[in-house]
Amino acid sequence: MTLNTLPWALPAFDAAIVDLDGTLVDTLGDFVEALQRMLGDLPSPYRDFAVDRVLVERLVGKGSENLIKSLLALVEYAPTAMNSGAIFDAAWASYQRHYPDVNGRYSSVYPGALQGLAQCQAAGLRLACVTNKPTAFAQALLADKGLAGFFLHTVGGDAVARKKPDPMPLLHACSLLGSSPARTLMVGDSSNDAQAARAAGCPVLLVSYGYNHGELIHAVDADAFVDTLADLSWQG
Ligand SMILES: O=C(O)COP(=O)(O)O
Ligand SMILES: [Mg+2]
Repeated sequence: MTLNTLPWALPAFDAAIVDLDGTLVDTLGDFVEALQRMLGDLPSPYRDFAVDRVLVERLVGKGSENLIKSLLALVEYAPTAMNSGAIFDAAWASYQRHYPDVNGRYSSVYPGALQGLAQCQAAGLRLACVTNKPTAFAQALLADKGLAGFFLHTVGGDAVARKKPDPMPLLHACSLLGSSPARTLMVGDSSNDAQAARAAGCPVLLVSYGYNHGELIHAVDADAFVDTLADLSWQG
């Protein structure tokens, strides 16, 4: 998509809310590694299951708890000595232990993401990162990738009572940023982001390269799509 096909220019907004996984940083490698280490701490058949990027791309997006539960459900047909509640508790504790060591080591900032953020900042937009990733993991990742300085606030999946696609984290971010939803652009990569934005009343732009639960992103109800965040422009 070229600059001119965007329905607005950045000065149409006072603020922007930007998603993290699949929008700013390709984190599939971090998830694969953390989940594989987690499974390695569990009994058979969990420890024998191989995780890959394609699988994680399909499962990621609704927070860590959902990711772990969905993965465990894929192997739960096999008999195990532990019940599924105990397996989840062990998996959760293991994932929390491993993720900080993995965070940022197997992931990379998408081409154009830094430029897009810089253009938003230059246009005077106040920026918040709203992600379903736990806040501590999100802050550490943003810092590791040199992106933390762009954001006034980071609202993680554990920051408010409900996660995207609920509008609650977006409305919370709008209030932290002091901006009205109608003048706050949501930038994301999945139907979670778009549904949350619609429900909050924020215009929504989706990137075409992220993770959308294994489904086509262009089928999602959004105001615009871009192939790179560098397409975000000060001029219309
Ligand atoms: O951790 C997740 O489930 C996805 O996080 P996101 O909201 O940054 O895409
Ligand atoms: Mg995302």
